[in-house]
Amino acid sequence: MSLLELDNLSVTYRIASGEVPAVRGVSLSLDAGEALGVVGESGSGKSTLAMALLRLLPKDARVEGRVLLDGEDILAMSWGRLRAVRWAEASIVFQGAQHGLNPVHRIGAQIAEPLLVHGLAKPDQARRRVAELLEQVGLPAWRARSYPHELSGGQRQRVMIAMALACSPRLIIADEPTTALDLMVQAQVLQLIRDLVAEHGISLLMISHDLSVLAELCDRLAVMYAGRVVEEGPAAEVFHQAQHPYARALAGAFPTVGDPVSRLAPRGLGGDPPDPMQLPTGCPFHPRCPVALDECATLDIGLRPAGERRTAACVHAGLHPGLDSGLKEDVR
Ligand SMILES: Nc1ncnc2c1ncn2[C@@H]1O[C@H](COP(=O)(O)OP(=O)(O)OP(=O)(O)O)[C@@H](O)[C@H]1O
Repeated sequence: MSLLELDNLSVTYRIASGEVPAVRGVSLSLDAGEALGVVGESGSGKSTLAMALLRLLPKDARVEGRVLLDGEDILAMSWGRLRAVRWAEASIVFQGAQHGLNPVHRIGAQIAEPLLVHGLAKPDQARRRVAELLEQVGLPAWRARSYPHELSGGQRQRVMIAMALACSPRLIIADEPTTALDLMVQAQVLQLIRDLVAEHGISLLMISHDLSVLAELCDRLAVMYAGRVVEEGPAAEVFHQAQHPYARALAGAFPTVGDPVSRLAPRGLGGDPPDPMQLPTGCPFHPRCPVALDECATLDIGLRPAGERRTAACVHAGLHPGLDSGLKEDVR
């Protein structure tokens, strides 16, 4: 059985002018010890998805579907049970560590907090565990006495990772964990997360707008467009032989790692992602698609098998052996 299973997950924000369908019927699964990357342009619904998994969304978000962690539906559990699950079974590392750390408390106290709250350690055991965790994320134990402002951005992000690891969860969700950091530090922190989850057999759901980074770190990839998964499969295959033209364009989107340019439209793709309140008819990607057929304007094909453990939501997927080379010319 999968450790994490998203079953037809949808999230709709209610705003003054109507409803924003931010995530639309996403089904994904993640095995124990596996790393799944979720990639897409800004606004594709990645963060909403991540927050929905641990019920961290604001009240104006309506969440439908199921989020099964080891068979137990997170969306249906009591608040008491949810509090027990957060940190201890599943934890999240957010974009930009400044949101996750309290400026007035020392680092050590903050890392120890989930351990103490969940009754997993007594204060002296927690102190030892904090030292061990700091070492695991590449910081000296004396940093426990520092305040967040005394650390660099990369060091703060390492502290967030230590917090996420503290209770030895089975799942870590990392939402653009390195966005605010410079390139060198980004690569180090991402690799650190990957190494630590692999070493401890933790499952990882990592979110990024950068497909090439995820392809390096993850076993499987899911590509999101307009709130939906449009392609999913083994990381190397999705990166090198994407079947969906949007995934193909993302794979060619350089420069990569966190450069602001890569937050813009992927290279070769004209236009903007659709406004979720005014989605195009048919395939939501068809107005930007270089290989769209007439039928794509009316036919919303949805995900279909596109190989071994692969799916793609494109009329071309799995049909044309020449798709790979054809798209390369068209999209890149
Ligand atoms: N609190 C909110 N209220 C209304 N709409 C929201 C809210 N949060 C997000 N949205 C909308 O939901 C859609 C998905 O946003 P989300 O932040 O999940 O995308 P994302 O792929 O994570 O983008 P980014 O990479 O920029 O973080 C967007 O259209 C966004 O404007």
